Amino acid sequence: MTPALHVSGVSVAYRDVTALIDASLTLEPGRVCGLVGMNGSGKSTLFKAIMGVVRPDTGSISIFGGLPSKARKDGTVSYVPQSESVDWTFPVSVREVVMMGRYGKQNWMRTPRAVDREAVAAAIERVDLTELAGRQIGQLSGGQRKRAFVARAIAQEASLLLLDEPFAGVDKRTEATITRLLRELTAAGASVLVSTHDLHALPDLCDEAVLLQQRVLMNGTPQDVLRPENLAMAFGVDPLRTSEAS
Ligand SMILES: Nc1ncnc2c1ncn2[C@@H]1O[C@H](COP(=O)(O)OP(=O)(O)OP(=O)(O)O)[C@@H](O)[C@H]1O
Repeated sequence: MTPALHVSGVSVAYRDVTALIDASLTLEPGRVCGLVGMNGSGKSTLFKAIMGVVRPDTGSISIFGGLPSKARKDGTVSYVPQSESVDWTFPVSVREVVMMGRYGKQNWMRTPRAVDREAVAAAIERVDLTELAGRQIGQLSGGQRKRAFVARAIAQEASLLLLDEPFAGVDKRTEATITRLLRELTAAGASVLVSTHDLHALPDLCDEAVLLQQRVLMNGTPQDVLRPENLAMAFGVDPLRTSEAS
């Protein structure tokens, strides 16, 4: 089977900062993979390398066996960036943000067709934002903004979803909604790479997980990754114990 995503030996440096060293991972179709690591361990850099925002110094990346640039252009891959990297003053409504997910399916004039409008309305409904669809994106709460971007990925009908910390700053209900939606999308065949700091949620969220610290330290089941010795390898301490103790 052709993997949804294949990252092979990718290294990225920003001038004098080394962000990724020889990182490799393979994601099979229909799977959710959790990306876990400390602040600055290279998670966002990996997403950016896959999305062509940063150029790897070494290595290669393929999406369903093809070039990432093609997958980006035809909408095969969808990216939900970290909130901090989005310009929330941009004068677009929730509906328009979600419609952006349809660009790859439209003609060069980007004229929405009935099928696009229906897909957008259905995606907004699935994340429970119908009443806020006409609101400027910056006038939403943090959790609502995340849901709007997940709706964009749903409207796009992407086969590979990349989500950079979709649970940061969201309440338990939104977290459960996003987790359920990701599960529904993978049950329908999509593949998901999702970074998170919420280690407790890993077993419910994903089928496999990757521990990153510039390098891929390990790639296994969520239970493997959550073993104290493996967490200590990535975090220096066992963060589950630390948070339980506090
Ligand atoms: N544009 C940039 N210029 C220089 N260094 C950068 C840049 N972006 C990231 N870095 C550095 O690269 C390393 C990896 O950063 P990255 O954002 O990929 O980490 P992360 O795992 O996503 O962190 P977090 O959990 O805090 O979001 C860090 O040392 C960071 O300071």
